[in-house]
Amino acid sequence: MTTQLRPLARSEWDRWFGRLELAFGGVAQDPEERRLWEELTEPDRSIGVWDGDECVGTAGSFGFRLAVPGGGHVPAAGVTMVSVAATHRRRGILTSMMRSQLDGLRGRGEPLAVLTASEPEIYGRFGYGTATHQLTVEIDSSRVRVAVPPGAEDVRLRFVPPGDGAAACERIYRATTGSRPGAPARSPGWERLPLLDPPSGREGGSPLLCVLAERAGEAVGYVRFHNRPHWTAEGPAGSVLVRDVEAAEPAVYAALWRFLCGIDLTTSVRSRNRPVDDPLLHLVSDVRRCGVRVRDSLHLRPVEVGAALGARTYQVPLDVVLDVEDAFCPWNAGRWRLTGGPGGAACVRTGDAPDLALSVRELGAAYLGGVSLVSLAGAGRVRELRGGALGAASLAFGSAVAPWLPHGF
Ligand SMILES: CC(=O)SCCNC(=O)CCNC(=O)[C@H](O)C(C)(C)COP(=O)(O)OP(=O)(O)OC[C@H]1O[C@@H](n2cnc3c(N)ncnc32)[C@H](O)[C@@H]1OP(=O)(O)O
Repeated sequence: MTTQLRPLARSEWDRWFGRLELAFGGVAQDPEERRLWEELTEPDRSIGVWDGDECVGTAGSFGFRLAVPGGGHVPAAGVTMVSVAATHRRRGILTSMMRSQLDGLRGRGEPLAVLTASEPEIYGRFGYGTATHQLTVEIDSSRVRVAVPPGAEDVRLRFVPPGDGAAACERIYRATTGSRPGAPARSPGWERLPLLDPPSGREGGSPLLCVLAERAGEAVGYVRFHNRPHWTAEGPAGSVLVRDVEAAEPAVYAALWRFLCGIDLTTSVRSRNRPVDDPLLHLVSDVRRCGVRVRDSLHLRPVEVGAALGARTYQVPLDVVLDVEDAFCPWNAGRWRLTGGPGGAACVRTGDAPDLALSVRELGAAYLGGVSLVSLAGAGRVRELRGGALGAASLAFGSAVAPWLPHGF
Protein backbone atom coordinates (compact mmCIF):
# COMPACT_ATOMS: atom_id res chain seq x y z
CA MET A 1 0.00 0.00 0.00
CA THR A 2 1.35 3.45 -0.89
CA THR A 3 -0.39 6.36 0.68
CA GLN A 4 0.30 10.05 0.46
CA LEU A 5 -0.05 12.49 3.35
CA ARG A 6 -0.65 16.09 2.31
CA PRO A 7 -2.31 19.32 3.46
CA LEU A 8 -6.02 19.60 2.83
CA ALA A 9 -7.28 21.70 -0.07
CA ARG A 10 -10.51 23.59 0.71
CA SER A 11 -12.11 21.94 -2.36
CA GLU A 12 -11.46 18.49 -0.85
CA TRP A 13 -13.28 19.29 2.41
CA ASP A 14 -16.53 17.53 1.61
CA ARG A 15 -14.91 14.23 0.67
CA TRP A 16 -12.45 14.52 3.54
CA PHE A 17 -15.18 15.19 6.12
CA GLY A 18 -17.33 12.44 4.62
CA ARG A 19 -14.53 9.98 5.39
CA LEU A 20 -14.38 11.25 8.96
CA GLU A 21 -18.14 10.67 9.27
CA LEU A 22 -17.68 7.16 7.87
CA ALA A 23 -15.00 6.34 10.46
CA PHE A 24 -17.43 7.49 13.16
CA GLY A 25 -20.13 5.13 11.95
CA GLY A 26 -21.30 6.61 8.68
CA VAL A 27 -24.12 8.82 9.95
CA ALA A 28 -23.93 12.18 8.18
CA GLN A 29 -24.12 15.24 10.40
CA ASP A 30 -27.00 17.65 10.19
CA PRO A 31 -26.41 20.17 7.33
CA GLU A 32 -26.26 23.17 9.68
CA GLU A 33 -23.68 21.48 11.89
CA ARG A 34 -21.67 20.35 8.87
CA ARG A 35 -21.67 23.89 7.51
CA LEU A 36 -20.31 25.26 10.78
CA TRP A 37 -17.50 22.69 10.89
CA GLU A 38 -16.64 23.47 7.30
CA GLU A 39 -16.40 27.17 8.10
CA LEU A 40 -14.34 26.54 11.21
CA THR A 41 -11.94 24.11 9.49
CA GLU A 42 -8.54 25.66 8.91
CA PRO A 43 -7.29 23.84 5.77
CA ASP A 44 -3.68 24.92 6.26
CA ARG A 45 -3.79 23.16 9.64
CA SER A 46 -5.49 20.04 8.27
CA ILE A 47 -4.09 16.96 6.61
CA GLY A 48 -5.46 14.10 4.59
CA VAL A 49 -3.93 10.73 3.80
CA TRP A 50 -4.81 9.50 0.34
CA ASP A 51 -4.68 6.05 -1.22
CA GLY A 52 -4.93 7.02 -4.86
CA ASP A 53 -7.94 9.32 -4.97
CA GLU A 54 -9.48 7.80 -1.86
CA CYS A 55 -9.13 9.66 1.42
CA VAL A 56 -8.15 7.15 4.12
CA GLY A 57 -6.94 9.44 6.91
CA THR A 58 -8.02 12.81 8.30
CA ALA A 59 -6.66 15.10 11.00
CA GLY A 60 -6.88 18.79 11.70
CA SER A 61 -6.36 21.38 14.37
CA PHE A 62 -7.88 24.69 15.36
CA GLY A 63 -5.63 27.60 16.24
CA PHE A 64 -6.87 28.09 19.81
CA ARG A 65 -5.74 30.32 22.61
CA LEU A 66 -6.18 28.22 25.74
CA ALA A 67 -6.76 29.68 29.21
CA VAL A 68 -4.04 28.50 31.60
CA PRO A 69 -3.50 28.90 35.36
CA GLY A 70 -2.83 32.54 36.11
CA GLY A 71 -5.41 33.85 33.66
CA GLY A 72 -3.24 34.02 30.53
CA HIS A 73 -4.12 32.55 27.16
CA VAL A 74 -1.52 30.39 25.41
CA PRO A 75 -1.49 29.36 21.72
CA ALA A 76 -2.69 25.77 21.56
CA ALA A 77 -3.56 23.50 18.69
CA GLY A 78 -7.03 22.06 19.21
CA VAL A 79 -6.48 18.69 17.53
CA THR A 80 -9.65 17.39 15.93
CA MET A 81 -11.32 15.38 13.16
CA VAL A 82 -8.88 12.47 13.48
CA SER A 83 -9.82 9.30 11.65
CA VAL A 84 -8.43 6.41 9.65
CA ALA A 85 -10.58 4.33 7.29
CA ALA A 86 -11.57 0.96 8.73
CA THR A 87 -10.02 -0.63 5.64
CA HIS A 88 -6.64 0.95 6.45
CA ARG A 89 -6.50 0.78 10.26
CA ARG A 90 -3.52 -0.40 12.33
CA ARG A 91 -0.96 0.19 9.63
CA GLY A 92 0.55 3.29 11.20
CA ILE A 93 -1.51 5.97 9.43
CA LEU A 94 -2.55 7.68 12.68
CA THR A 95 1.07 7.58 13.82
CA SER A 96 2.19 9.25 10.57
CA MET A 97 -0.44 11.98 10.98
CA MET A 98 0.56 12.62 14.60
CA ARG A 99 4.20 12.83 13.49
CA SER A 100 3.41 15.34 10.74
CA GLN A 101 1.09 17.34 12.97
CA LEU A 102 3.43 17.69 15.95
CA ASP A 103 6.36 18.61 13.69
CA GLY A 104 4.14 21.23 12.05
CA LEU A 105 2.98 22.65 15.39
CA ARG A 106 6.56 22.92 16.51
CA GLY A 107 7.33 24.81 13.30
CA ARG A 108 4.48 27.20 14.09
CA GLY A 109 5.85 27.78 17.58
CA GLU A 110 2.68 26.58 19.32
CA PRO A 111 3.67 25.30 22.75
CA LEU A 112 0.57 23.19 23.46
CA ALA A 113 -1.63 20.66 21.70
CA VAL A 114 -4.98 19.60 23.16
CA LEU A 115 -7.73 17.21 22.18
CA THR A 116 -10.71 15.25 23.37
CA ALA A 117 -10.33 11.57 22.66
CA SER A 118 -12.99 9.22 21.28
CA GLU A 119 -11.21 6.60 23.40
CA PRO A 120 -8.77 7.64 26.13
CA GLU A 121 -6.31 4.87 25.27
CA ILE A 122 -5.33 6.28 21.88
CA TYR A 123 -3.21 9.35 22.56
CA GLY A 124 -0.96 8.62 25.55
CA ARG A 125 1.61 7.07 23.21
CA PHE A 126 1.90 10.42 21.45
CA GLY A 127 2.58 12.28 24.71
CA TYR A 128 -0.93 13.45 25.63
CA GLY A 129 -1.95 13.30 29.29
CA THR A 130 -5.48 13.67 30.70
CA ALA A 131 -5.48 17.23 32.00
CA THR A 132 -9.14 17.89 32.78
CA HIS A 133 -12.13 15.88 33.87
CA GLN A 134 -15.81 16.57 33.64
CA LEU A 135 -18.81 15.66 35.74
CA THR A 136 -21.95 14.18 34.37
CA VAL A 137 -25.03 14.36 36.58
CA GLU A 138 -28.44 12.76 36.43
CA ILE A 139 -30.48 14.33 39.20
CA ASP A 140 -33.57 12.62 40.57
CA SER A 141 -35.44 15.89 40.69
CA SER A 142 -38.51 14.26 42.22
CA ARG A 143 -36.44 13.83 45.41
CA VAL A 144 -33.57 16.31 45.29
CA ARG A 145 -34.06 19.90 46.45
CA VAL A 146 -31.82 22.81 45.51
CA ALA A 147 -30.93 25.33 48.23
CA VAL A 148 -30.73 28.92 47.06
CA PRO A 149 -28.56 31.39 48.99
CA PRO A 150 -29.89 34.92 49.65
CA GLY A 151 -29.92 37.22 46.66
CA ALA A 152 -32.28 35.43 44.28
CA GLU A 153 -35.50 37.17 45.41
CA ASP A 154 -35.40 39.83 42.70
CA VAL A 155 -34.06 37.59 39.92
CA ARG A 156 -36.53 37.21 37.09
CA LEU A 157 -36.43 34.11 34.89
CA ARG A 158 -37.95 34.26 31.44
CA PHE A 159 -37.97 32.12 28.31
CA VAL A 160 -36.44 33.75 25.25
CA PRO A 161 -35.85 32.29 21.78
CA PRO A 162 -32.24 30.99 21.87
CA GLY A 163 -31.25 33.27 18.99
CA ASP A 164 -32.60 36.35 20.77
CA GLY A 165 -30.75 35.48 23.98
CA ALA A 166 -27.52 34.50 22.26
CA ALA A 167 -25.63 37.78 22.69
CA ALA A 168 -26.44 38.00 26.41
CA CYS A 169 -25.53 34.33 26.95
CA GLU A 170 -22.24 34.77 25.14
CA ARG A 171 -21.37 37.83 27.26
CA ILE A 172 -22.09 35.90 30.48
CA TYR A 173 -20.20 32.84 29.22
CA ARG A 174 -17.10 34.90 28.48
CA ALA A 175 -17.22 36.57 31.91
CA THR A 176 -17.75 33.37 33.91
CA THR A 177 -15.81 30.81 31.92
CA GLY A 178 -13.48 32.55 29.49
CA SER A 179 -10.48 32.52 31.80
CA ARG A 180 -11.03 29.17 33.51
CA PRO A 181 -7.98 26.99 32.78
CA GLY A 182 -8.82 24.59 29.97
CA ALA A 183 -11.32 26.86 28.20
CA PRO A 184 -10.39 27.90 24.66
CA ALA A 185 -11.07 31.59 23.94
CA ARG A 186 -13.94 31.67 21.46
CA SER A 187 -12.81 33.30 18.25
CA PRO A 188 -15.43 34.50 15.70
CA GLY A 189 -17.70 31.69 14.55
CA TRP A 190 -17.42 29.62 17.71
CA GLU A 191 -20.28 31.51 19.40
CA ARG A 192 -22.56 29.62 16.97
CA LEU A 193 -21.62 26.24 18.45
CA PRO A 194 -23.91 26.38 21.51
CA LEU A 195 -26.83 27.37 19.28
CA LEU A 196 -26.58 24.35 17.00
CA ASP A 197 -29.77 22.39 17.44
CA PRO A 198 -29.84 19.38 15.13
CA PRO A 199 -32.80 17.06 15.81
CA SER A 200 -30.29 14.23 16.35
CA GLY A 201 -28.87 16.10 19.37
CA ARG A 202 -32.22 16.47 21.13
CA GLU A 203 -32.50 12.83 22.22
CA GLY A 204 -36.19 12.88 21.50
CA GLY A 205 -36.69 16.15 23.36
CA SER A 206 -37.80 19.65 22.45
CA PRO A 207 -35.90 22.07 20.26
CA LEU A 208 -33.36 24.09 22.24
CA LEU A 209 -34.94 26.20 24.98
CA CYS A 210 -33.32 29.19 26.62
CA VAL A 211 -34.14 30.83 29.94
CA LEU A 212 -32.46 34.09 30.89
CA ALA A 213 -32.02 35.21 34.48
CA GLU A 214 -32.30 38.98 34.82
CA ARG A 215 -31.84 41.41 37.66
CA ALA A 216 -33.10 44.97 37.16
CA GLY A 217 -33.43 44.24 33.45
CA GLU A 218 -29.85 43.04 33.07
CA ALA A 219 -29.06 39.45 32.08
CA VAL A 220 -27.02 37.80 34.87
CA GLY A 221 -27.37 34.13 34.00
CA TYR A 222 -28.84 31.66 31.53
CA VAL A 223 -29.60 28.05 30.88
CA ARG A 224 -30.13 26.27 27.55
CA PHE A 225 -31.78 22.89 27.61
CA HIS A 226 -34.13 20.38 26.02
CA ASN A 227 -37.29 19.08 27.68
CA ARG A 228 -38.14 15.47 26.89
CA PRO A 229 -41.68 14.56 27.90
CA HIS A 230 -42.31 10.99 28.96
CA TRP A 231 -45.39 9.31 30.40
CA THR A 232 -45.63 6.12 32.41
CA ALA A 233 -48.58 4.27 33.93
CA GLU A 234 -47.81 6.10 37.18
CA GLY A 235 -47.81 9.53 35.56
CA PRO A 236 -45.42 12.05 34.02
CA ALA A 237 -41.69 11.24 34.08
CA GLY A 238 -40.13 13.72 31.68
CA SER A 239 -36.48 14.65 31.71
CA VAL A 240 -34.52 17.84 31.26
CA LEU A 241 -31.28 17.72 29.28
CA VAL A 242 -29.08 20.70 30.14
CA ARG A 243 -26.85 21.93 27.32
CA ASP A 244 -25.18 24.80 29.20
CA VAL A 245 -25.79 26.90 32.27
CA GLU A 246 -23.80 29.89 33.52
CA ALA A 247 -24.40 32.69 36.00
CA ALA A 248 -22.52 35.73 37.19
CA GLU A 249 -23.43 35.17 40.86
CA PRO A 250 -23.96 32.19 43.19
CA ALA A 251 -27.61 33.01 43.97
CA VAL A 252 -28.47 33.23 40.28
CA TYR A 253 -26.69 29.96 39.55
CA ALA A 254 -28.65 28.23 42.30
CA ALA A 255 -31.90 29.79 41.10
CA LEU A 256 -31.32 28.36 37.63
CA TRP A 257 -30.73 24.84 38.96
CA ARG A 258 -33.79 25.17 41.24
CA PHE A 259 -35.78 26.13 38.17
CA LEU A 260 -34.46 23.13 36.21
CA CYS A 261 -35.26 20.72 39.04
CA GLY A 262 -38.77 22.10 39.43
CA ILE A 263 -40.11 21.97 35.88
CA ASP A 264 -43.55 20.39 35.94
CA LEU A 265 -44.03 16.90 34.49
CA THR A 266 -40.30 16.11 34.74
CA THR A 267 -38.54 13.87 37.25
CA SER A 268 -34.89 14.05 36.19
CA VAL A 269 -32.31 16.62 35.11
CA ARG A 270 -29.22 15.55 33.20
CA SER A 271 -26.07 17.42 32.36
CA ARG A 272 -23.15 15.83 30.55
CA ASN A 273 -20.46 18.35 31.15
CA ARG A 274 -19.91 20.31 34.33
CA PRO A 275 -16.63 21.19 36.05
CA VAL A 276 -15.47 18.82 38.78
CA ASP A 277 -15.71 21.67 41.32
CA ASP A 278 -19.23 22.68 40.28
CA PRO A 279 -21.06 24.45 43.16
CA LEU A 280 -24.09 22.32 42.23
CA LEU A 281 -22.58 19.57 44.39
CA HIS A 282 -23.08 21.81 47.43
CA LEU A 283 -26.53 23.07 46.49
CA VAL A 284 -28.34 19.75 46.29
CA SER A 285 -30.08 18.13 49.26
CA ASP A 286 -28.95 14.59 48.34
CA VAL A 287 -25.83 14.20 46.21
CA ARG A 288 -26.27 10.42 46.07
CA ARG A 289 -29.41 10.92 44.03
CA CYS A 290 -27.57 13.07 41.53
CA GLY A 291 -25.94 10.23 39.57
CA VAL A 292 -22.55 11.95 39.63
CA ARG A 293 -19.89 10.43 37.38
CA VAL A 294 -16.43 11.63 36.42
CA ARG A 295 -14.74 11.11 33.07
CA ASP A 296 -11.69 12.33 31.21
CA SER A 297 -12.10 15.43 29.08
CA LEU A 298 -9.20 17.49 27.71
CA HIS A 299 -5.93 15.72 26.91
CA LEU A 300 -2.90 17.98 26.70
CA ARG A 301 0.54 17.61 25.18
CA PRO A 302 3.35 20.10 25.69
CA VAL A 303 4.77 20.55 22.17
CA GLU A 304 7.63 22.69 23.47
CA VAL A 305 8.24 21.93 27.14
CA GLY A 306 10.22 25.10 27.87
CA ALA A 307 7.73 27.48 26.25
CA ALA A 308 4.74 25.64 27.69
CA LEU A 309 5.90 25.57 31.31
CA GLY A 310 7.08 29.17 31.10
CA ALA A 311 3.70 30.38 29.80
CA ARG A 312 1.61 29.75 32.91
CA THR A 313 1.98 30.95 36.47
CA TYR A 314 2.36 28.87 39.65
CA GLN A 315 0.42 29.06 42.92
CA VAL A 316 3.54 29.43 45.08
CA PRO A 317 7.19 30.09 44.27
CA LEU A 318 9.01 27.08 42.88
CA ASP A 319 12.46 26.13 41.65
CA VAL A 320 12.66 22.59 40.37
CA VAL A 321 14.76 20.62 37.89
CA LEU A 322 12.70 18.21 35.81
CA ASP A 323 14.15 15.25 33.94
CA VAL A 324 11.72 14.80 31.07
CA GLU A 325 11.28 11.73 28.89
CA ASP A 326 9.72 12.26 25.47
CA ALA A 327 10.16 9.44 22.98
CA PHE A 328 7.83 10.90 20.32
CA CYS A 329 9.17 14.49 20.39
CA PRO A 330 12.81 14.02 21.47
CA TRP A 331 13.53 17.76 21.35
CA ASN A 332 11.79 17.95 24.74
CA ALA A 333 13.79 15.18 26.39
CA GLY A 334 16.33 15.99 29.10
CA ARG A 335 16.65 18.40 31.99
CA TRP A 336 14.72 21.63 32.45
CA ARG A 337 14.91 24.13 35.32
CA LEU A 338 11.52 25.61 36.05
CA THR A 339 11.45 28.70 38.25
CA GLY A 340 8.44 30.83 38.89
CA GLY A 341 5.50 31.73 41.06
CA PRO A 342 2.25 33.71 40.96
CA GLY A 343 3.81 36.48 38.87
CA GLY A 344 5.30 34.44 36.02
CA ALA A 345 7.77 31.69 35.20
CA ALA A 346 10.74 30.64 33.09
CA CYS A 347 11.77 27.17 32.02
CA VAL A 348 15.24 26.69 30.53
CA ARG A 349 17.69 23.89 29.76
CA THR A 350 20.02 22.91 32.58
CA GLY A 351 22.73 20.40 33.39
CA ASP A 352 21.91 20.45 37.11
CA ALA A 353 20.88 17.36 39.04
CA PRO A 354 17.18 16.56 38.57
CA ASP A 355 14.60 16.81 41.38
CA LEU A 356 11.76 14.99 39.61
CA ALA A 357 11.70 12.51 36.73
CA LEU A 358 8.60 12.17 34.58
CA SER A 359 7.48 11.86 30.99
CA VAL A 360 5.95 14.61 28.89
CA ARG A 361 2.60 12.90 29.32
CA GLU A 362 2.62 13.56 33.07
CA LEU A 363 3.60 17.17 32.43
CA GLY A 364 0.60 17.42 30.12
CA ALA A 365 -1.69 15.92 32.76
CA ALA A 366 -0.46 18.30 35.48
CA TYR A 367 -0.19 21.39 33.27
CA LEU A 368 -3.62 22.92 33.90
CA GLY A 369 -3.54 22.26 37.64
CA GLY A 370 -6.31 19.66 37.70
CA VAL A 371 -4.19 16.52 38.17
CA SER A 372 -1.63 16.62 40.97
CA LEU A 373 1.96 15.50 40.60
CA VAL A 374 1.57 13.75 43.96
CA SER A 375 -1.29 11.69 42.58
CA LEU A 376 0.72 10.81 39.46
CA ALA A 377 3.66 9.86 41.69
CA GLY A 378 1.29 7.55 43.58
CA ALA A 379 0.80 5.71 40.31
CA GLY A 380 4.57 5.49 39.81
CA ARG A 381 4.46 7.94 36.92
CA VAL A 382 6.48 10.71 38.62
CA ARG A 383 9.66 9.91 40.57
CA GLU A 384 10.95 12.17 43.33
CA LEU A 385 14.76 12.37 43.22
CA ARG A 386 15.20 15.06 45.91
CA GLY A 387 13.25 14.85 49.15
CA GLY A 388 10.51 17.51 49.38
CA ALA A 389 10.60 18.39 45.68
CA LEU A 390 7.43 16.48 44.85
CA GLY A 391 5.14 18.12 47.42
CA ALA A 392 6.47 21.59 46.66
CA ALA A 393 6.10 21.24 42.89
CA SER A 394 2.69 19.62 43.21
CA LEU A 395 1.42 22.55 45.27
CA ALA A 396 2.86 25.08 42.83
CA PHE A 397 1.31 23.37 39.79
CA GLY A 398 -2.19 23.37 41.35
CA SER A 399 -5.06 25.65 40.42
CA ALA A 400 -7.59 27.25 42.77
CA VAL A 401 -10.28 26.69 40.14
CA ALA A 402 -10.55 23.25 38.57
CA PRO A 403 -9.64 23.34 34.88
CA TRP A 404 -12.55 22.60 32.60
CA LEU A 405 -13.31 22.29 28.91
CA PRO A 406 -16.81 23.76 28.54
CA HIS A 407 -17.54 22.43 25.05
CA GLY A 408 -16.26 19.92 22.53
CA PHE A 409 -14.43 20.73 19.33
C1 LIG B 1 -9.03 14.03 18.52
C2 LIG B 1 -9.96 13.11 17.81
O1 LIG B 1 -10.41 13.45 16.76
S1 LIG B 1 -10.34 11.62 18.52
C3 LIG B 1 -11.07 10.64 17.25
C4 LIG B 1 -10.26 9.44 16.87
N1 LIG B 1 -10.96 8.74 15.80
C5 LIG B 1 -11.76 7.68 15.99
O2 LIG B 1 -11.94 7.18 17.09
C6 LIG B 1 -12.49 7.16 14.77
C7 LIG B 1 -12.40 5.62 14.67
N2 LIG B 1 -11.01 5.10 14.78
C8 LIG B 1 -10.09 5.41 13.86
O3 LIG B 1 -10.30 6.18 12.95
C9 LIG B 1 -8.71 4.73 13.99
O4 LIG B 1 -8.89 3.47 14.55
C10 LIG B 1 -7.70 5.52 14.84
C11 LIG B 1 -7.53 6.94 14.27
C12 LIG B 1 -8.19 5.65 16.29
C13 LIG B 1 -6.37 4.77 14.86
O5 LIG B 1 -5.79 4.83 13.56
P1 LIG B 1 -4.68 3.73 13.07
O6 LIG B 1 -4.13 4.22 11.79
O7 LIG B 1 -5.31 2.39 13.11
O8 LIG B 1 -3.60 3.84 14.22
P2 LIG B 1 -2.06 3.35 14.09
O9 LIG B 1 -2.01 2.17 13.16
O10 LIG B 1 -1.19 4.49 13.77
O11 LIG B 1 -1.83 2.88 15.59
C14 LIG B 1 -0.78 3.31 16.40
C15 LIG B 1 -0.83 2.58 17.71
O12 LIG B 1 -2.01 2.97 18.42
C16 LIG B 1 -2.78 1.81 18.75
N3 LIG B 1 -4.20 2.18 18.63
C17 LIG B 1 -4.77 2.78 17.57
N4 LIG B 1 -6.06 2.98 17.81
C18 LIG B 1 -6.32 2.49 19.04
C19 LIG B 1 -7.50 2.39 19.83
N5 LIG B 1 -8.68 2.85 19.39
N6 LIG B 1 -7.38 1.85 21.06
C20 LIG B 1 -6.21 1.40 21.50
N7 LIG B 1 -5.05 1.46 20.79
C21 LIG B 1 -5.11 1.99 19.57
C22 LIG B 1 -2.38 0.78 17.74
O13 LIG B 1 -2.63 -0.53 18.20
C23 LIG B 1 -0.91 1.06 17.57
O14 LIG B 1 -0.22 0.52 18.69
P3 LIG B 1 1.29 -0.03 18.55
O15 LIG B 1 2.11 1.17 18.14
O16 LIG B 1 1.59 -0.53 19.91
O17 LIG B 1 1.23 -1.07 17.48
